[in-house]
Amino acid sequence: MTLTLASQSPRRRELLARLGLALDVRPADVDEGTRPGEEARAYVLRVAEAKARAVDAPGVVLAADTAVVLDGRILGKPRDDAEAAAMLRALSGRAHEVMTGVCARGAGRQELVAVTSAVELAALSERQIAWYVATGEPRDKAGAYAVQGVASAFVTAVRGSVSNVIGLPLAETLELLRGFGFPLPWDREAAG
Ligand SMILES: Cc1cn([C@H]2C[C@H](O)[C@@H](COP(=O)(O)OP(=O)(O)OP(=O)(O)O)O2)c(=O)[nH]c1=O
Repeated sequence: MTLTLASQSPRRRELLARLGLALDVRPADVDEGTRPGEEARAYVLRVAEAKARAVDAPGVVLAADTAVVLDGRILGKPRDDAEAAAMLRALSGRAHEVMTGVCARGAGRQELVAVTSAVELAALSERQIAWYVATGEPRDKAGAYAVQGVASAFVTAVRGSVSNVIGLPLAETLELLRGFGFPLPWDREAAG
């Protein structure tokens, strides 16, 4: 059975490839706009499902969507540097949630899971924000920061799945894939 990752995110591919999972990658271009009154969990699950549906491939198609949630407000990827700075100002010195929806589709069925982690950022000065935005790192990241990047200098706490914050909650995703009959790396070892 083949696994296709419907994603243009190099992070998602790397998280899975590091575990030795063989996969094809096909970008899924979908509208990531929020709907009025839509809750974060419903949003990330809806967009993850739309991404998985957008790719037609045999076997199983896997897709995910990650959002930063501050006081119930959904922060996606910043449109430009000014919006990145505004997001970082809003997140400065606060705790927020990072939520990823994961969708696996194939063999006539579909499974969805949403995972939430809690992250705290230090209070950021305007100088720190300007410096961080100039690194370019915020550009393609939900909430305008990357915990796996130099933003680790500003992250004071992460509670819950770290891979979830980076874009794909691995433990939960592997559980989904196992349900579709994919042998996990350690199962293959055991089988010799
Ligand atoms: C909060 C946070 C987000 N991110 C990234 C993960 C996601 O790639 C991105 C959120 O955007 P997404 O829309 O979830 O994903 P994407 O557009 O990068 O890729 P695709 O839709 O093709 O799968 O933010 C980090 O890498 N580190 C972090 O700490």
